[in-house]
Amino acid sequence: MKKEIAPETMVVDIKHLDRKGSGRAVAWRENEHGNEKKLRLTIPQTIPGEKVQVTVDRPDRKRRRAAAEEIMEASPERTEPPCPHFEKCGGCVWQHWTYSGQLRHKTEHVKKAIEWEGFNPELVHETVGMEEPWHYRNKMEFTFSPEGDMGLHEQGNFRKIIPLETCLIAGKEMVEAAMEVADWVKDHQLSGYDKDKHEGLLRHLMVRQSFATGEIMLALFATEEPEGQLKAAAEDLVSRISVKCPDVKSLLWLENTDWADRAQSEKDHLLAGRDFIYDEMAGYRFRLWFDTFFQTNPAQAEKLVELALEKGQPKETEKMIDLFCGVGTFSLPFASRVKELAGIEIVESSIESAKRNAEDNGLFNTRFLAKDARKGIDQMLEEFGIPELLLLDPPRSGAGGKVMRRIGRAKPERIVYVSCNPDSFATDLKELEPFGYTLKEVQPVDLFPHTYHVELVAVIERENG
Ligand SMILES: C[S@@+](CC[C@H](N)C(=O)[O-])C[C@H]1O[C@@H](n2cnc3c(N)ncnc32)[C@H](O)[C@@H]1O
Repeated sequence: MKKEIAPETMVVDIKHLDRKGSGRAVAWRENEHGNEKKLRLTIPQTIPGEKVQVTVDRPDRKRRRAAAEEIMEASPERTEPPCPHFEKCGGCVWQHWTYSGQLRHKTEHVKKAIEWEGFNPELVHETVGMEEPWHYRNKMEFTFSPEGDMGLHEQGNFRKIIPLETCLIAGKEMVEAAMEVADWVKDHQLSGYDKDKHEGLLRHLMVRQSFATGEIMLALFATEEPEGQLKAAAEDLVSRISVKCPDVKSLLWLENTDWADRAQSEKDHLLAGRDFIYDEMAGYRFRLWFDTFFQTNPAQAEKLVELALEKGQPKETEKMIDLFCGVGTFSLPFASRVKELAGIEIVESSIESAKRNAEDNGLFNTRFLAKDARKGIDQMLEEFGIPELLLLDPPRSGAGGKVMRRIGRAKPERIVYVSCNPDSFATDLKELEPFGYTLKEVQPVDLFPHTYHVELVAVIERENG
């Protein structure tokens, strides 16, 4: 019979963080043959430099995850997490860390990422943080448990839901509106969806709010249509929301019977209002549907747009391309400063929205192409010509070698790279080097306080004509 390995309690030093912001430590332990073996530990909610006590189950394995039972030596940057859900909730990972400590670490992360690819870390400025880093998110997605509780997932456990009581990063009115829906679910004894059995009614509640216009959207994802017995419940939701949350300008019931656990819709039912809300950023108006990508921290995103304008120096004689343009967050402010602008984006509804947003804002010097950037970039360069200025804001995975080399061959004078992942940014940057481009500066911006994410704006210029 195999020998059972007992859990072991040990004190370890947190050396650095993993990519998701958890502490990393190494312990050497003797195995049954008397040999020292390395055990790599991942310990959430710790800070480099701390000494912590953990109890590790199956310590004979090479890697284990463990919770800190006691902080034996605390970092001077440790602070009391203000949210009662913090220990368990997967929404924030760094509330135990002072905000200045988080910002310092984010700057270090960006420096290390570019240095790893051979670029000068001194080109990286200090991260631009928020004055008040709470209630900054304009979009949240809550999940229902099979019992009908609504909230965020427990950290590292996609099966467990922490019922929503408060959320310190979401907009306050969004939380109030979400709590109304949670109460309505309980009053009507509606079931939540069980992803293992693929049964139950309610899957997710997406709430989005414009901090500029005040408008709120509530989108309920359910496995059935709001008909038959559900019709009266849906009508009750409409009347409750209209009384308690007058800022809700869009109330949607979205059918999703798919096995995949994503907030997607097969059939949309508009319960009340419009199927979109209006938002504003940097003085421009945007229509947002439930599936439209829009920056989730509008205050900091506005700083990002201002930085991109300041660093990109658009001129009215110039042409410009906006790659990965979404609904036109950067396209619109740039379009009003250049002669012509072309945008590419893979999501068709975002491109439709970008076109309409340009029109709504009186901009008629734009064109938008709904295509994978890897395929669309050639077509765009052929039809539009070579721009003096190119801005790209790819997803976390980066733009990739093919797109970067195509940009390099096209030889735009200036490139503004907006990135939400310093590592893929650095890899992409490397691809431009053979084409004579030089990195001028990198400005990190904190769009996601209390999480490990960091955004940046970089300026890259062509040196040799
Ligand atoms: C970080 S977002 C930036 C969007 C926009 N610049 C903004 O600030 O709202 C990245 C965008 O790239 C789009 N995208 C992802 N993969 C793509 C691809 N292969 N080709 C073109 N667009 C893509 C996404 O749909 C998303 O809108």
